[in-house]
Amino acid sequence: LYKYMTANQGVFKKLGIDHPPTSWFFGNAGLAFQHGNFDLQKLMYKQYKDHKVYGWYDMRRPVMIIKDLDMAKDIFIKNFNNFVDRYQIFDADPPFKDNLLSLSGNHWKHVRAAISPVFSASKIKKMSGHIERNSKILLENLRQCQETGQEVELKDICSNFALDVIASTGFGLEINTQRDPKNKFAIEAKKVMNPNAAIITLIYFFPVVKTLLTALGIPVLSQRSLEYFAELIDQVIEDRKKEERMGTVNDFVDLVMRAEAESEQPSVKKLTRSEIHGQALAFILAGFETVSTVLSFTLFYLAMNPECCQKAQEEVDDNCGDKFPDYDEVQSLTYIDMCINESMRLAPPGFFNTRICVEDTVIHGVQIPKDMVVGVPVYAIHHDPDIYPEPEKFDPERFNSENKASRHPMAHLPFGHGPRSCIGMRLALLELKMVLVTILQQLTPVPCSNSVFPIQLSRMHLKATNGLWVKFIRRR
Ligand code: HEM
Repeated sequence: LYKYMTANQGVFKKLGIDHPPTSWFFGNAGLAFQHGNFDLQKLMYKQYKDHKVYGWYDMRRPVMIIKDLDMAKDIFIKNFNNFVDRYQIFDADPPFKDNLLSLSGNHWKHVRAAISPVFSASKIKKMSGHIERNSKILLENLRQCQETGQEVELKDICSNFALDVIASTGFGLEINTQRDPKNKFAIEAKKVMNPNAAIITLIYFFPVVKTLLTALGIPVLSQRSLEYFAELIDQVIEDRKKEERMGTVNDFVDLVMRAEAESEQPSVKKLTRSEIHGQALAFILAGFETVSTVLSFTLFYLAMNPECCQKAQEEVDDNCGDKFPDYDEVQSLTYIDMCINESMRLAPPGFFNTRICVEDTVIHGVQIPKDMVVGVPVYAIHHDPDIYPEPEKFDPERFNSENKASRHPMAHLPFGHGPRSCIGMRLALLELKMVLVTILQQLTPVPCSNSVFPIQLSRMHLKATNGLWVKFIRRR
């Protein structure tokens, strides 16, 4: 066991790269248990302040942490072809196998190119109706809480909203989690999002466990839930074919149906059924918790910073009045955009971003060997006082055009960067702005007896240990 766990220790010494002292079993991972993910990132970032990179042993796996923003830019953009893949703790099982989050190399390139058109501005514009309907349900629920004076924990309520939007923009399904939180889609999605922690921990310590489980035919994610979604998407496709509704619903299924029928439309690249299943699940996994986290944190920060909330409401009144904003009006909401960016700076759902080096590469004089995992400490960069003075303060002005232009482009990475950045960014921002407008037109979030501010983050996950509690006051 000792030999197995320490086999890679020494890699950084050979490369002349500093790293924290290791233990033979945990490598450096023990520090994560000691400090928690977020404090640890900040601690290491400070400790290696003058270094471009430092080494980290994630158990037995060496990870090169990239601190230098110019280096990070070259990895994510200029030298992208040598860093196409993302690091996964384990490979996905069918029917989730061919998903964009974990695909590598040319297979990733093919699927990304086939899927990208679904997120074009013109396609997303057509999804506004789905967002409007679900935003209005959220507002109705919040108004009920306001009328009874009930305090609201934002995470659950935002999570139900985000799931309803993914189900409708992705699959044209009205699952209505906001009114019926126990519907089958929501239950299965939450099961996939929260896999068996004991098995994940075991795989993290011993990646070989995954190989063993695969050989024994034991899946890591809930197989029944994955199959439920695969069958559901097959059913949606069959129903649309029967009803000849292809191309009319303006969702992901519409596009993939066209991509599946390549012979009819040679301009669109063909996707296999397994790739369609993979993307459907990737959208649920990548587009549901992320949006709900950003929405809940933004509303909470606005509640705790009344002068920012007032400014946001003035912008909403000036640009949208009382009506639901259309796609173009949303693009003119610069202050709301600044608030969302500042919220994602303080609490980025993707707080650590990785790539795998697929060919020996030298960047800014640093040698990066093939197969090395490189990681960018997004949370620590977002909290660096040299980049963002008073980093814990919520200050949307950091994202006005002048301040933004004066910063390094890699200093703010909520959606990653380069050809493999978040494919759902446009949809996410549209959704967030539309729902924020809907709420702020009628209600003002304010602190309440349960609010805990500054936020205490959980040690391992980006969530508030004491919840994000607010109350709503009626504006009109
Ligand atoms: C505020 C909400 C969101 C945030 C903060 C977010 C953040 C991210 C980040 C940090 C990445 C990794 C990028 C990189 O490696 O450079 C990513 C990838 C991805 N996101 Fe998002 N995301 C959000 C919403 C969405 C939505 C709504 C969808 C889909 C409907 C989505 C689908 C994806 C997919 C499929 C990938 C993998 C892309 C690839 O590997 O080619 N995301 N996202």
